[in-house]
Amino acid sequence: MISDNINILYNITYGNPERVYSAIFYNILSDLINMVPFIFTVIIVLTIFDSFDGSGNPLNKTKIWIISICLFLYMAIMYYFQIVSYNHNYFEAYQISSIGRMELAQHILRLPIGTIYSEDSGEMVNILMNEFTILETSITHWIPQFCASLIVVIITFIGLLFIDWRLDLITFSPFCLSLILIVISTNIENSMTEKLLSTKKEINSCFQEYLEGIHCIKAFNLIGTRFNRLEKAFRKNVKDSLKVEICTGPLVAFSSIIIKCGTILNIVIGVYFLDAKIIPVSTFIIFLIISNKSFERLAIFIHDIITSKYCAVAGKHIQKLLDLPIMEGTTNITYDTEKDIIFKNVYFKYSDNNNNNNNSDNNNSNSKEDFNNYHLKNINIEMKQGKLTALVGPSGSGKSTILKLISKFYNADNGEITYAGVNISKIDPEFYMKNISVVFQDVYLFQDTIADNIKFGNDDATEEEIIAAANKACIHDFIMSLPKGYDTMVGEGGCTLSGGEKQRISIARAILKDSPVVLLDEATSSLDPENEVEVQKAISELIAGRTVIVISHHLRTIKEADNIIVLNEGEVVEQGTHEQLMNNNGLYKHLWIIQERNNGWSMK
Ligand SMILES: Nc1ncnc2c1ncn2[C@@H]1O[C@H](COP(=O)(O)OP(=O)(O)OP(=O)(O)O)[C@@H](O)[C@H]1O
Repeated sequence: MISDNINILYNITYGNPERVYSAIFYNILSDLINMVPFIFTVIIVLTIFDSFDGSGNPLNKTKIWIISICLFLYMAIMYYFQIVSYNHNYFEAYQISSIGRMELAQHILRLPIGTIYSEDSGEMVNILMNEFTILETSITHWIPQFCASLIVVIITFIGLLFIDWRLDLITFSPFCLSLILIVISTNIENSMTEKLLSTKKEINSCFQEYLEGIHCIKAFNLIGTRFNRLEKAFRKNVKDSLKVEICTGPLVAFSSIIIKCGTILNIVIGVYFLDAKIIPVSTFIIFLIISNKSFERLAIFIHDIITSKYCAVAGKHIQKLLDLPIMEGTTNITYDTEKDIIFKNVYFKYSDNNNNNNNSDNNNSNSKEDFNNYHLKNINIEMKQGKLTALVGPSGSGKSTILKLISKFYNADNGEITYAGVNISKIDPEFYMKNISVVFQDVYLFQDTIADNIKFGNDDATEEEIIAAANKACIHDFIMSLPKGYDTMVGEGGCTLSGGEKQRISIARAILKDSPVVLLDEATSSLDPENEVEVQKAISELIAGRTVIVISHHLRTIKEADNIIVLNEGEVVEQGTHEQLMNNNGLYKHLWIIQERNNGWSMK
């Protein structure tokens, strides 16, 4: 039970229990001080009894006055401690929660893309938002309250033992029975809590999908179908929540009532003891007042045990996400002067274990047959510094996968990829990515100003540098035509701009980053001819003097490349210049002829 609770505390604070120690301390202090009026009450009652018990003693009014003044002073002290404990609770909770959220967001950023894809994004949002909120509540209310109740009850129990151990044991005996009921109830609840939280996760996923896919849902008139899924998830949530309440509610209520039976036992046995002259009246009164107060704490304690399980599950989910291995590497790197990118016997397969760290050490550990279903097989290529390398091939041949490996989104399963002579799996991802700019086909712009979206490539850039980059990317005039110019807000996902405009902003971003390597993933493929010309101009500015690796389905755009690598079914089938490949009569020439024919051009 104790190790269980330590685990719960560990989970709730996601591995940092020390962060709530001060909140717990102040709560215990505040609760102990809370007991003072009851002790004063006991003293007053005993003083009154002293003069009205027929002994003829006069009422000690001075004592009552002193106690009353002490009570006034006590109020001030109590107020101070309550404020301090309140501040600690909330300060700690919001601190822990915001530090935790940031730690988790940073952790997610350092996870391999493969791990992120294999995790449910709805679950991640649920953890970051809902489960952190559960923990906030648990840190502000549950943990300090639970610990304070426990300590107060233990101190009361021990204190009363010294007054009369028999009456003490009898008074607190129902608590043992109630504890057994609570253990049963928490065990029932354990499995249900997991189920309930997974239903909440399902709601999140459905809702996220519903909002993100709203265009598609409307276009294909799927409103009813998709809404039904959402509605079903909501109904399941209601059902599961009720199930938890129905199964555990009566047990919890029953155990609270059993605890209160302690008062009845206290009265019945106390009166019997009084009658038998086993205890004096003062002992009976002390038990009545003090034990009643501790039953209130016990009821809270019982309720908190139930809540703890719910919080612990949320904490476990957060911990599980934090335990996912991140991509690591060193920044202590000495690059060669020749900054080529070289693939040596690289094999790669998309799978759940793409989150392996530095897994290029296990070279050639698999048998040849195992490699048949790999998405990249035995890739041996060189992308020379300052040269333009093009990747071409049919759809699904592995072009984008090569760019993803160069970007360290994944590590190779076998073989090695080197940049300037260093195995990239050994380099710290952030440090390495300073060398790489990527322009994707689908540009993502953040809900921020245009200037900040461009500045994303270099946080320290000045206004002049931003404008210079936008000029080179052929987007400056367009930005200046907007009412707020560079301060214009871009809608979420950049939806207020056209594809070509977004693409040029992303190119300005890459120009500002000024990295030696540029990766272009079909940057112009979704654009109309007019926009394509503009974007091509911007790309020419971006790639000048850099190592460029480009994927393009339009072969005429890469005709002048220094090296064209042709892929098919995850393998390099040929490479060379356009002329060499045309003379080869291989796949490249085949693809070229098809494109020429489709464009309505004639072969010379
Ligand atoms: N995240 C992923 N998980 C599993 N398989 C994937 C993933 N991404 C790509 N693949 C598979 O890997 C293979 C190579 O895909 P890749 O995207 O590299 O091809 P491509 O040549 O860039 O294709 P296209 O020209 O159509 O973009 C394909 O069979 C594809 O289905």
